[in-house]
Amino acid sequence: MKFTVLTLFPEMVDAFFSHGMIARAIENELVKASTVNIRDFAFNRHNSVDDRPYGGGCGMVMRPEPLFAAIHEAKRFSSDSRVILMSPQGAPFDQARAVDMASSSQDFVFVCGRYEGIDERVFLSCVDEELSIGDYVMTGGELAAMVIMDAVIRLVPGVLGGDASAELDSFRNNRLEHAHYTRPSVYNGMSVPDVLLSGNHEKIEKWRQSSSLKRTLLKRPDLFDKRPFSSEEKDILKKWYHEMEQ
Ligand SMILES: CC(C)(C)c1cccc(C(=O)NCC2(NC(=O)c3cccc4nocc34)CCCCC2)c1
Repeated sequence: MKFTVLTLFPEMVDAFFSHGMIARAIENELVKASTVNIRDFAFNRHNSVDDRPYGGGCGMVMRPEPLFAAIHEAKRFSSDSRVILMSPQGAPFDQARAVDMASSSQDFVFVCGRYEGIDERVFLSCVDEELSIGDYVMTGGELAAMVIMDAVIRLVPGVLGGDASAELDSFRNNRLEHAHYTRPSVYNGMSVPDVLLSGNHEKIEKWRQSSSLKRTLLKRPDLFDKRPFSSEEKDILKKWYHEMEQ
């Protein structure tokens, strides 16, 4: 799987490729990743990548020629690639989509807008799909590309150590993490729940399921729409209900 990011600020994305699990995945050749500077394809007099909008109005629009040339250059190195525009009009990116993309056989070419956006003719003729990371106004699409690559690359087989398969299990997804503790066992007068020091793995797993269920209920009840209560979760809820009824 290969990611090529088309951007006016390649240094931003190259920095993302150079740290942590992402850098290791690239070093271990589990994924290929590169950036293309759109400005390198601005073959006009002033190397300009933007121009004033037809119809007037404020702001600038990204010119079609440099984008068109950069996309075609990016596609040259891959037999089957999907051109995705990072865009506020895009389909909402979520974990399910990350799981799909991580198992895709296609390469990805991510296009990052700047200014007021890209010329519509590039969208109409080159873009296969639009993705959005959320409803807020940003200055460019680069952070969206990095968010999406972060979520997808960690799911590529071999990137996550341990029981990576659990990550792909949508059953496990859509719940918040249980509380995490590490040494020291007492910090600022606060101690770690005894069960976590007990070594009783069945009780520890139960405590963790309960912690995850409690936090999801309190902080993100909407996640239950994506994946209803499991039978184990229902048992925990019944237990809580009877305890509260006492
Ligand atoms: C209604 C809403 C969403 C608030 C909105 C409405 C109108 C404009 C924007 C906006 O931000 N325009 C600027 C722009 N944003 C993005 O690229 C972008 C934004 C958000 C999530 C994204 N995911 O990928 C890319 C994303 C970067 C510069 C080039 C033009 C696009 C936002």
